[in-house]
Amino acid sequence: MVSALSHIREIERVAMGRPSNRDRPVIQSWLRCLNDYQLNPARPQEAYIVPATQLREHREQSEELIRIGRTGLEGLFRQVADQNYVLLLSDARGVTVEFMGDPTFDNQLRKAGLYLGSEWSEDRAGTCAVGACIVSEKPVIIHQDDHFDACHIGLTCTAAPIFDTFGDLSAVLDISQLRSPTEKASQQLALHLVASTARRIELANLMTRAREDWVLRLARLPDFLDVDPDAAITIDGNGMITGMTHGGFGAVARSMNQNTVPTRDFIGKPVSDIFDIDIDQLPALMRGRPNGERMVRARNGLALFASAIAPVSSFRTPSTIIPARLPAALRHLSFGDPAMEALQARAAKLADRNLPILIRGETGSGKEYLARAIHDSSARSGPFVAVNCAAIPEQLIESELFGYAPGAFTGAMQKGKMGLIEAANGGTLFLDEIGDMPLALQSRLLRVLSENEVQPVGALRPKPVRFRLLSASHRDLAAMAAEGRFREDLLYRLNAATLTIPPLRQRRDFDGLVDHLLRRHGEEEGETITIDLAARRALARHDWPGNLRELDNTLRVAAAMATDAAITAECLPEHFQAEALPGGGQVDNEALRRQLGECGNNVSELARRLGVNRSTIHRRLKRLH
Ligand SMILES: Nc1ncnc2c1ncn2[C@@H]1O[C@H](COP(=O)(O)OP(=O)(O)OP(=O)(O)O)[C@@H](O)[C@H]1O
Repeated sequence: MVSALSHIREIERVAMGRPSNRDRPVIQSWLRCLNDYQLNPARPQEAYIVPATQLREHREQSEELIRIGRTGLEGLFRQVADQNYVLLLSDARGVTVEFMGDPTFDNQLRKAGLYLGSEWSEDRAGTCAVGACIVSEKPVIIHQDDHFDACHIGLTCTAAPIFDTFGDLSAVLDISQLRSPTEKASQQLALHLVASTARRIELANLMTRAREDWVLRLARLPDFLDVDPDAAITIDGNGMITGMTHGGFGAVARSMNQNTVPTRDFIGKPVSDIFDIDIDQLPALMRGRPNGERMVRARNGLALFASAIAPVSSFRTPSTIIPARLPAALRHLSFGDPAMEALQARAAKLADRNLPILIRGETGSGKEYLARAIHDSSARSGPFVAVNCAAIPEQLIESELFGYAPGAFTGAMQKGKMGLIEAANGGTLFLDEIGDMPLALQSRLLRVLSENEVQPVGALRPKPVRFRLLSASHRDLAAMAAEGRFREDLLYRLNAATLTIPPLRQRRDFDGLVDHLLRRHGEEEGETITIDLAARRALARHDWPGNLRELDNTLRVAAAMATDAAITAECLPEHFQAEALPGGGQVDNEALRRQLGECGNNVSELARRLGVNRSTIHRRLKRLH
């Protein structure tokens, strides 16, 4: 790495107009730092973290995008976490509103500004990937001493812009490393990953906002048209353009022989002004026809492969049911179930308090999902750390939770290890299945809660910690306490408030949940998944012992089995077919015979009516005879 002094000298040479080998975007940004923002390279400044109240405002404004983009962000982070990258999502003002990183390096990351709340606008931080991306609105790599400020010359950062459906910059996605031993060119793959994730988030955002409109996806090659199109445009029932992805504006600009990307000008224009189609021709561009046959031609002759998705008008938007006052993270937990709505309202009131909450509910009912939503709705800048006490072997829970000092025991890491309690400092610790925590550790946890200090195994001194505790259990902790298997005093500490999630079979918003989960899968896959009435009926008849997790998995499998993303009863697992027969799994001979007669002995018709596979009917009939 170059010294700070030689770095400053290089910037001074550039300021005097001397030639430089740096990339053009870097030189342009350095000149902006010197001339426009009057930054002094000889006065380095550490990264700036905005105060918690300000961070909360920034996060609230980005909440919707974070929710829509979460799957994409987590997918990207999973791909790069092994190489010690962290992921930052900043808003259009450069404030980091979402962060993913390895908590082991928390202190270093926070100091380097790779953290929630850090501000990376160019006028404050000097040349940096987020700042340069905000100004240029283009993907960019700022590698080591490309940074203007000598404080940041160890970092390597790669960022891509995310635009809203009107073409305005709404966020910047960045992945960064504290140190990179390699050349700048090695970050090209990072650039590709970040840019394609940004494109997918834009598409998911467009699809979410365009529930009443047609979506037209466009690509120069047919191969990725349905999963990763170059461009997407939304069109209302009158054939007017209502929104586009950034690629959409590019495609429209090219088809009008323009170089710059005009944005809002195109909103409200008839699609037929730009392409040789109008609203009536969109159904012919839906999936189910060979890709080669689905093309549109721009008015300048440019041909593009096209795929249209019909409006999903039957979907009930949550905001019509749940008051908009709820923080966005809590708004999408239910879709018209009175018990859940009451729970959401209580959770919203509790979100910002420092009270511990015990979340109760059957397995898979959404306890962790709720805990994360509470964390996301709070002003906490620290991370959300979830620990499943039942999943960690008993002998490891102590060191995982409390961490250990260097050389604490044989086999321990030399440097020691930060525990998960400390990792949650400033944020939320979610202890799932807390009923599985051994009694001895319950006592230690109690001490942490009363003294706000954690003592790693083998450490001489405790460390101060502040976190919000959320916990969950599907067990009856009060009964366990009565039997002496759970500390009563800890139980009092945990449940200043209790939130109980109803099991899925008792919820009255089953259809809304199905739509919501399908929409989520659709956004991940970049398509609209539909489900017919017979399949819905078959699902509604099931008891769902595995609750939302079981429903979510069932829908994922059904979507994978579906042709053209349209789920029918045949796409559901076998046991749903049996349950769908009259009398449940029991063959009610008379009912089956009667219904077959009503269908004119047509097995296909009966199968359709009952929402089961034809083979299921044949099997039952065979037994009957
Ligand atoms: N309100 C919701 N909307 C959409 N998906 C949800 C919701 N609640 C839960 N899920 C999904 O259901 C699955 C199970 O949720 P979660 O892990 O939160 O359940 P849990 O009660 O904590 O489970 P366990 O008892 O096994 O720890 C996850 O895939 C989650 O994404």
